[in-house]
Amino acid sequence: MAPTTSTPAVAERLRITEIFHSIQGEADAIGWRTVFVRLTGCPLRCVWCDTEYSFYGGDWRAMDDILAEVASHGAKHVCVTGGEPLAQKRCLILLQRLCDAGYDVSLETSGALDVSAVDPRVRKVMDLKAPDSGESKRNLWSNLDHLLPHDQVKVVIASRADYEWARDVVAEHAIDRRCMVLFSPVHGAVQPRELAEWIIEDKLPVRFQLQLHKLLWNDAPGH
Ligand SMILES: C[S@@+](CC[C@H](N)C(=O)[O-])C[C@H]1O[C@@H](n2cnc3c(N)ncnc32)[C@H](O)[C@@H]1O
Ligand SMILES: Nc1nc2[nH]cc(C(=O)O)c2c(=O)[nH]1
Ligand code: SF4
Ligand SMILES: [Mg+2]
Repeated sequence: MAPTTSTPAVAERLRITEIFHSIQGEADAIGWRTVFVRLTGCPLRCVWCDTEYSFYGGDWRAMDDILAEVASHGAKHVCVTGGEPLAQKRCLILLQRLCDAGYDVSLETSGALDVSAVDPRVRKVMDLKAPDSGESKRNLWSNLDHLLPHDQVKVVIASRADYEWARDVVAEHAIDRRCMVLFSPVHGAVQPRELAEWIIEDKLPVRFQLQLHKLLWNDAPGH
């Protein structure tokens, strides 16, 4: 069937779980009003993932509609996340269009997929998965070569073993000299104060973060 004017060409569509307006709860833009565009689907299954609801479902949305809904919230910051946003190749087009529209754009990505084609205007917030995630074999180490000074590497820490792995990886790859490094406790698995004290004790060149949105709204989706 020939596409009618109402059905966007496939190249223009993305599978979206939710678009919501909230306070940025993570990384360098923490505290700013932000519009989140959560893409559906992820090839990984981190054992502690707090967004399993984004693995399936979602709606096919036209790029223009996504841009219009983002604009309706009147926020400067936009965070493209998921699920794993880069699992949809057309996410690269969305990122470019958001940058062209003048937004301050961040991308939350697992670091398991190649980030080299991401628009350099985007602030990449790239996870390195520690062993207790169950997905540390998926870390694509070549991605470290594509980090820009405004990017951030985040390690989510679920135990002392994860902390020691992260501490050693940051030192071995001198990641703190490439960009900002964030250590973030797995909500409910390790005491935030413990992680903070480990960082102080070892005088690490990393930035401690707590998921601010969970303090404000618990683990509710869409916040
Ligand atoms: C839901 S993921 C989506 C983006 C991408 N798939 C990734 O893993 O980076 C967004 C961020 O939330 C973090 N995250 C997921 N579950 C978490 C949890 N239970 N505690 C702390 N951070 C968590 C991820 O590590 C990632 O940094
Ligand atoms: N408020 C809020 N801030 C966030 N920063 C990164 C998020 C994510 O799920 O990627 C997120 C989220 O889910 N909510
Ligand atoms: S990569 Fe991100 S979305 Fe996928 S399972 Fe891990 S934390 Fe969840
Ligand atoms: Mg989240």
